Amino acid sequence: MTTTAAPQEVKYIGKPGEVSFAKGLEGVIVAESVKSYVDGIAGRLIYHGIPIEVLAEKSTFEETAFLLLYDKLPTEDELDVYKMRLRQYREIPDEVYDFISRAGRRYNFHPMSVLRTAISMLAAFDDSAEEDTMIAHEREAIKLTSRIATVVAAIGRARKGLPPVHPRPDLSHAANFLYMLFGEEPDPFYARVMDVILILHADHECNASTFTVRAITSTLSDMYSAVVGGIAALKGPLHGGANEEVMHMLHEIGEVENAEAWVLRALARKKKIPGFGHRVYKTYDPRAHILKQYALEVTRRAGTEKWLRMAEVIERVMIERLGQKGIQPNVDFYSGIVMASMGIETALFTPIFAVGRIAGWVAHALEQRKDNRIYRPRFFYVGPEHMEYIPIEERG
Ligand SMILES: CC(=O)SCCNC(=O)CCNC(=O)[C@H](O)C(C)(C)COP(=O)(O)OP(=O)(O)OC[C@H]1O[C@@H](n2cnc3c(N)ncnc32)[C@H](O)[C@@H]1OP(=O)(O)O
Ligand SMILES: O=C([O-])CC(=O)C(=O)O
Repeated sequence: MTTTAAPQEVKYIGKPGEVSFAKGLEGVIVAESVKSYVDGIAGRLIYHGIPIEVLAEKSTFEETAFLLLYDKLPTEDELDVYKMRLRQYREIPDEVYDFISRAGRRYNFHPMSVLRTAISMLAAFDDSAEEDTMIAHEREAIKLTSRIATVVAAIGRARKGLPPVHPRPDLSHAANFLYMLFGEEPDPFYARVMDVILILHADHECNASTFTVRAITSTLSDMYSAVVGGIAALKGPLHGGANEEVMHMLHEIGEVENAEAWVLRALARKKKIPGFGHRVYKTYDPRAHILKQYALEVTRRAGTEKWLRMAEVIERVMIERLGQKGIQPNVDFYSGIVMASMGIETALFTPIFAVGRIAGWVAHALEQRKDNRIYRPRFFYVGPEHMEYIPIEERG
């Protein structure tokens, strides 16, 4: 290929100083939001002003999702209505169950990809999916928050060759999810653990998947499209996919006594250790503290303390080596150990993250719509200013 070198002074379109350039959009503020705030130095996370520790101790997923959607804590009546709406939307069309049972069994088709397609299919069977009013967008937000749990549970069962278990209206969102996944009513302790997992994952200001949801919404596209985009972004191992990578790493390490040498070897090879590091937190992620506490109890009950011992060695070595640099455990480090100890297979960890994060996605989509401007940043063009077009038969 022949290129004509650009004169130095016109190399960049959008010159440094004229436009701001932040690789990976680091530190760039794209919108105002009242949903959540991360103080990455203090290691603090709030949802609309309420610390995550308080929500994890006192709230439920339903109440937290309401808080994110409506920017206030519900009264008892408001919460009852919201829960009633979630319950009313739990069931999904037979066509979607059929797709899940066929696609879910294909082990090389990741559950996040099955989820992405299933959510897209839900739109095709929803006559009001394209309705463009604020009331309709709010309804789709609640519908999707509810139905994603049914889809993920059905995927989990399909992977084991089992038929779906239909939702029960009398259970909480978290308990019903575990019921649909395992086919029996969960022990209240495990239902509460799942509730807390969903609360902890519900929102995290301008993370990659929520940014994607807001960027799609900023074009005035529909709620289903935005959520499908969010799922696609969450799937990656640098984002939500890291919880699965943590479990793969623990399996590869195998035994507690191998952990230290394994991490040191990986660091020497410049490998990034999953479950560590964060764009915003330069200290311990507050959600990892909470999940570690749950991991203590859940692994004790399940007899899976070995995972926790291994994780503790990895954490110690990572903090000794990279703690000063701000590389500390993030939300994905202990969540997998908790879920694995509850009998949940690794490939479902990221889909379960989505069952929680949807609360934030739909809340942000509505917030974006209320004060919208299309997301349209620039690239820093570093290509040639001019290149001659040579006919194909003359190219060497
Ligand atoms: C729910 C979530 O999405 S939480 C994040 C989940 N992702 C992971 O756990 C994957 C592992 N972590 C990472 O890849 C990163 O820390 C990210 C993607 C989370 C953040 O990325 P960025 O903010 O772009 O940080 P970046 O990748 O530039 O890292 C900065 C430095 O820390 C190092 N570093 C960051 N994370 C890690 C890690 N997990 N292990 C080892 N070193 C790390 C990088 O190598 C880099 O070092 P350098 O300055 O010597 O080049
Ligand atoms: O905020 C981020 O960049 C990643 C994320 O979603 C989270 O930590 O929950």
